[in-house]
Amino acid sequence: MAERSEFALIRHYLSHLGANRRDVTLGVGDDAAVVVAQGQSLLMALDTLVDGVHFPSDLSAYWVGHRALAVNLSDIAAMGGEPCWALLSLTLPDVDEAWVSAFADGLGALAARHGVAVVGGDVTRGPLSISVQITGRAPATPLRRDGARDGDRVWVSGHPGDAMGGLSVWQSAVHRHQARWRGLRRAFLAPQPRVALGQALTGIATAAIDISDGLAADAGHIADRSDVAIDLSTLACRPSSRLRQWLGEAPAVDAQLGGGDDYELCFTAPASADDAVLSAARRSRTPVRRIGGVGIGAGMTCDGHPIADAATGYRHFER
Ligand SMILES: Nc1ncnc2c1ncn2[C@@H]1O[C@H](COP(=O)(O)OP(=O)(O)O)[C@@H](O)[C@H]1O
Ligand SMILES: Cc1ncc(C[n+]2csc(CCOP(=O)(O)OP(=O)(O)O)c2C)c(N)n1
Ligand SMILES: [Mg+2]
Repeated sequence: MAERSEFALIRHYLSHLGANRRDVTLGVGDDAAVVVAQGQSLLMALDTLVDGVHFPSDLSAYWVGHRALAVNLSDIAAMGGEPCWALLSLTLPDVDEAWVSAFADGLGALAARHGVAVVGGDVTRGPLSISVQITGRAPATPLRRDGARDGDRVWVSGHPGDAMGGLSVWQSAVHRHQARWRGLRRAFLAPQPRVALGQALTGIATAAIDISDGLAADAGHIADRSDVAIDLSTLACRPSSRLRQWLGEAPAVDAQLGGGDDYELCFTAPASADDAVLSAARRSRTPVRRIGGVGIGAGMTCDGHPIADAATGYRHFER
């Protein structure tokens, strides 16, 4: 295994475990698996949060709870599905009732808003970490990472990079509570999974992914899985003005391409579907922008150049 990354571990050791079942429509490699149970297509995904890795240790328990479910809802959103049932595994260093109560409020409020029932889980003692497994209903044609085609346009929702900016606002004792940076702070604290947009894009988008590791890295997964090249345009995807004010012009571009934690959707659609995409965005009340194009070839570029090292995205084992 030449490359030392979570992706290499998954590819080499974890992607073909267990039985080969005919009712698995889509296994490892997308935002969620698609399985068929009694004629119904279901989506399954799981993501974990580790204290100090996925959230700062002083983040309030309410927002940790919100985040634990939001990152999973985002995977269902990226498949165009309807989230329904969740399992929650909670590993805690100690019994801290106030913490668990606030955590439950944050997770419960987001679950209620999205019509999700938490139907079970597990509680153990150890370093603070949270896993949520989510199951949802799949649309007739789930959005996958492997459907982008030469000539498609690349789109993104929201303002990638703002969440990374918000994390650095949170980590700055001087700026954390300043009203001026409230919008950035919220972009990190309170990610809003784009479930309605994902659903509205089914039958329109050719591929989709949610942005957890960084826009360029995650668009790169669409390129790899679809066997195409993707070029992003810096003119089309200028970072938000609040991010440019907080970080400065060039670091804001790096954060936008490589920051991560956005939980926005990056998706592709043919040029003939521009109006349909804009109408899906309006119906789901979600801002979207065209940020690039799909071509023949492989890999990611930005304005025709390789993506800068500073913007290649989050890797668990390479820092
Ligand atoms: N331990 C594992 N065993 C089997 N499959 C895994 C494991 N970890 C990740 N995967 C799968 O590998 C793919 C990539 O994972 P990841 O980068 O975590 O995706 P995501 O950003 O959608 O959470 C997903 O399809 C995921 O289900
Ligand atoms: C304290 C802290 N430091 C750094 C980050 C940035 N960060 C941590 S993990 C991550 C990537 C997303 O996590 P991952 O486990 O790769 O999620 P997945 O791709 O499986 O959805 C990012 C951007 C953070 N959220 N919190
Ligand atoms: Mg994951």
